[in-house]
Amino acid sequence: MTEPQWWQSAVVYQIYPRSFADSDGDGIGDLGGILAKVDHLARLGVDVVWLSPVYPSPQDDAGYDISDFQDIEPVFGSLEIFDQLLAALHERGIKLVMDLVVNHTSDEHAWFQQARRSKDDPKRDWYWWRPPREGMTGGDPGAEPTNWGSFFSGSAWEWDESTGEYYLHLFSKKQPDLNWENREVREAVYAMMRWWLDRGVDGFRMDVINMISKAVQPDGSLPDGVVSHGLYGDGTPLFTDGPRIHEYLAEMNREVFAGRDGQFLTVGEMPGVTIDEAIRYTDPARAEVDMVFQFEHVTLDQGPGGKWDVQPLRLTDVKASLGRWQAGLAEVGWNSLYWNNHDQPRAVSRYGSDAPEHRVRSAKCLATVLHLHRGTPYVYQGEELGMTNFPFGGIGDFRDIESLNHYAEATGHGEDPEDVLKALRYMGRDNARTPVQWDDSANAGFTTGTPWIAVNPNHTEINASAQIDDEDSVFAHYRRVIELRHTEKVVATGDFTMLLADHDQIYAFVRSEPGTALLVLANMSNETAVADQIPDAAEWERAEVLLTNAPSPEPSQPRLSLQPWEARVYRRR
Ligand SMILES: O=C(CO)[C@@H](O)[C@H](O)[C@H](O)CO[C@H]1O[C@H](CO)[C@@H](O)[C@H](O)[C@H]1O
Repeated sequence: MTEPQWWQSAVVYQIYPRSFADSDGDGIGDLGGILAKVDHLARLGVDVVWLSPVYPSPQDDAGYDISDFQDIEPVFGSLEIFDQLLAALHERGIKLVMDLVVNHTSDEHAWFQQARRSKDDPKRDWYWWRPPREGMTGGDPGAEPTNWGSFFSGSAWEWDESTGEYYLHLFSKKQPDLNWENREVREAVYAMMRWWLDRGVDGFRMDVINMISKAVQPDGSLPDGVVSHGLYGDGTPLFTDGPRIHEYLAEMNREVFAGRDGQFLTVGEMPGVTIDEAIRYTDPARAEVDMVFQFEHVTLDQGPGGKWDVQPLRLTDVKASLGRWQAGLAEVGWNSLYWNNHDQPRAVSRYGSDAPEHRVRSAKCLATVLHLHRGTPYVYQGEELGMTNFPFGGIGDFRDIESLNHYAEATGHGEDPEDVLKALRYMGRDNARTPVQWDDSANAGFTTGTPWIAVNPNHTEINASAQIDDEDSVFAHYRRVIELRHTEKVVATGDFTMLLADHDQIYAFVRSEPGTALLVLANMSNETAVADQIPDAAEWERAEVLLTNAPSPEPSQPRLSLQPWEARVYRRR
């Protein structure tokens, strides 16, 4: 990689506004709530906040369905409060990255309202409209222009009776896809992005940005997908990393960032992206995006049946996947590092252990392992407190459109509701969306009202106020690993070498640069383990311990023995 970039030694904190902190007692988090907690972020030591959507939205998909890109949803506040928050973060040296959701808009966005008025409307071609399948009647099952399924169950096409055509929506039917083939659409998006940069924001997290280029055929048609399982064809190969995607991202970078002063960060959320494609996206010489969110390690516990076909997670698979991406982007490109976000189950419940005897140490272990990899780490709100998945009961406990639609479709096709609920309880996105646990009071200090989704009952034990001044807390450990990236250049840019790849308990690797080497040893299991098979074990045994989450081993024990979920970082100069 060329010149070291500021974001190589930065740590990003993701805020999901609905669930962070509520300042007006309506039970929904808001910008005022974030403003009141900026010192929590400063104390943690993060460098950037990624703010999930706060724009006007009917909230069909919790804000990822935007009806106005250049304003703030009243439930979350106003542009005035937004400016106060931006100023408060900048005063503390923290940058703010907005969520850019431009693969689709809300169907209540003025653009779509216009487009659906008539086939001749100048905005019609801003979206994907197609007639029913040859010889079929619109609205009839199977008449959809392609057999693609939506990510939120059902077809990816919605029949519009008034104009006699279908429109495409890869997500909910209230999220029609924008047609990026149309230059007017692209220019409107670039103007909107410049508007936010002029307001002082520091970059964008780009929602499903590798889906904006569809494989449209010369005759304007879109091909069917292969039907392997389920009710619909798999359209993903026909809109993931599509034919013009690199052209669009290079154009966006030129039109929005080129020649603009400032230190910005852009990260593309890219389901299904490969290492080869990620290198093309993040190669600085190509000026597309700085880094991508890849999904390989968050699909390892998903069987051939997809997301809800939950399978056991094996450490060797996790290491193989993350190791591949470390090696793949070692020379060119850059990784984003994350265990969880607003779409994934809580890290400690999925990759660690949320059993009472292991939760705290495994939360710290996960932090050490992830933050010592080469890439930019992302902390999801509450992860720094060791928050866990929620003990969901029936479908009534869920709020997320993806889970609700899946439950309706699966049980509607005869699946046992209890089986469907079992998968939702483990993999459902609502696990990440329960309110942040600030203290042990009734609603965990999140709101004085009734929370839009229930607070995890374990907030009486797991909360910020119990941890903020406790040097042994998960919070304090996150502060230390974040500080390490700021103080140790080898953590930011050192080479990565995986060790013990086949060991099913220990995650071990070395970070090195001329003059310094770090060894990370982590026992990611509920049983003790000994890491004496590592190269130069004797030298490492005598090395300085830079960071640990457990008391040193008893003299009687092998020096490289590790308690369950114990993680150590050694340094050799
Ligand atoms: O949640 C997922 C799987 O359960 C992901 O596949 C998710 O659908 C995908 O990562 C895209 O997510 C993004 O776009 C969606 C549509 O905008 C929105 O619902 C997600 O919250 C957002 O992160």
